[in-house]
Amino acid sequence: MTTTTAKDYQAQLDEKVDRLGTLLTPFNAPSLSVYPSKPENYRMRAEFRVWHDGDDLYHIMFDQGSKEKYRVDTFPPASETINSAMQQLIEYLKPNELLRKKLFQIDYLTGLSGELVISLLYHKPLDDEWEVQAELLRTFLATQFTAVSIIGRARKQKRIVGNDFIIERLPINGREFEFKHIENSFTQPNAEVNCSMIEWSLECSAPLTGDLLEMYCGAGNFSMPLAVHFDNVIGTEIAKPSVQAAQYNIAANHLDNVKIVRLSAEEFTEAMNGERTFSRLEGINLTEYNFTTVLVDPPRAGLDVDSLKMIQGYDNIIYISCNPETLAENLSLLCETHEVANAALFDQFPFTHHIEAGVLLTKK
Ligand SMILES: C[S@@+](CC[C@H](N)C(=O)[O-])C[C@H]1O[C@@H](n2cnc3c(N)ncnc32)[C@H](O)[C@@H]1O
Repeated sequence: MTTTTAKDYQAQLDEKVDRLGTLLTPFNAPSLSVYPSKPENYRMRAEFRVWHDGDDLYHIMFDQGSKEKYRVDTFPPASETINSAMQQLIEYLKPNELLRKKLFQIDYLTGLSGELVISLLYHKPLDDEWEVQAELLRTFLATQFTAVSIIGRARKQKRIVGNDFIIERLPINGREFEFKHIENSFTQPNAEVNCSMIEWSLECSAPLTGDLLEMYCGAGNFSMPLAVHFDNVIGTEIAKPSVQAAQYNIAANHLDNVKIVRLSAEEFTEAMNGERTFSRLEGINLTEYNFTTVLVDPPRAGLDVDSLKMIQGYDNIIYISCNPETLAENLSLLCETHEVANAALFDQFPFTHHIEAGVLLTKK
């Protein structure tokens, strides 16, 4: 890292610490624990449009202010694997008429494990000949990358050459956890900062006992590691592919005290309040659990009022947020019954306006 980059990185982090600190001041939050990122090569996924210019072909992005396109040959925020794959792929595609024709987007998904999925998006139907060429591309890339897969997407079509997922391996407090990350599903973009978030949640939950209830659990990013601190973990999530990946992750990590159910947060709240029953909860009697702690990691909109009221019933709330504004709104209600015992800033998105935050709330 150059000195300028290090200084720029620290300046943008300081601004975020000030901004989050100000938002949390009305809630008497203790001083923030801050988890920085690497300033470069931290993103495990990246998406680019493709520009065709005669025989030339390259990745492009759009300037958020001017909306003007600009050429991208390397993308410093993305992992080294993605940067290397970007170059190899473009050189391979340039002379390959079949693979490059009507190609308009390329998505990359990788992980600390080094596994790689490249999705090629087309404005044309994909036939068997495309698949033969994609298999050759995969063979070429396999000489340089670990476990490469190619996915072709077109209108109402998805052709998979290899897998539509990577297996990620995250070192959490010295233990390696395995996670299936499915192409086009939510996964935390910054793997190393994600490990910090999980370790911070583990630190918060170390003194806690009983069972953990989790909403917006994705593929079990928090559920699997946190299972060591609780008797049982019940996680809920709306997206079917994430729930399926979570079932794989439970088995892969040999956990027998975690269950993940496909329910929206709103449905789960109705189930917890005894207002509705769901066949998807068959075999799980929610009243038999000793839930002491709730972990929520909602999308940018935060939690709905009914879910907020429901989670106020529990002693401890671990709230992970990708939008400090909605976090602050939700805290206005939660702090009627709870106080902020711990607060953290995770720099998931360096050099952007975005802040990822965590708060531990305990009942007053
Ligand atoms: C910020 S992500 C967090 C996922 C997971 N905790 C992780 O760390 O990978 C939010 C998750 O909430 C899910 N989601 C969005 N709206 C939902 C809703 N109404 N009910 C339940 N889950 C929802 C998304 O599919 C996504 O997996």
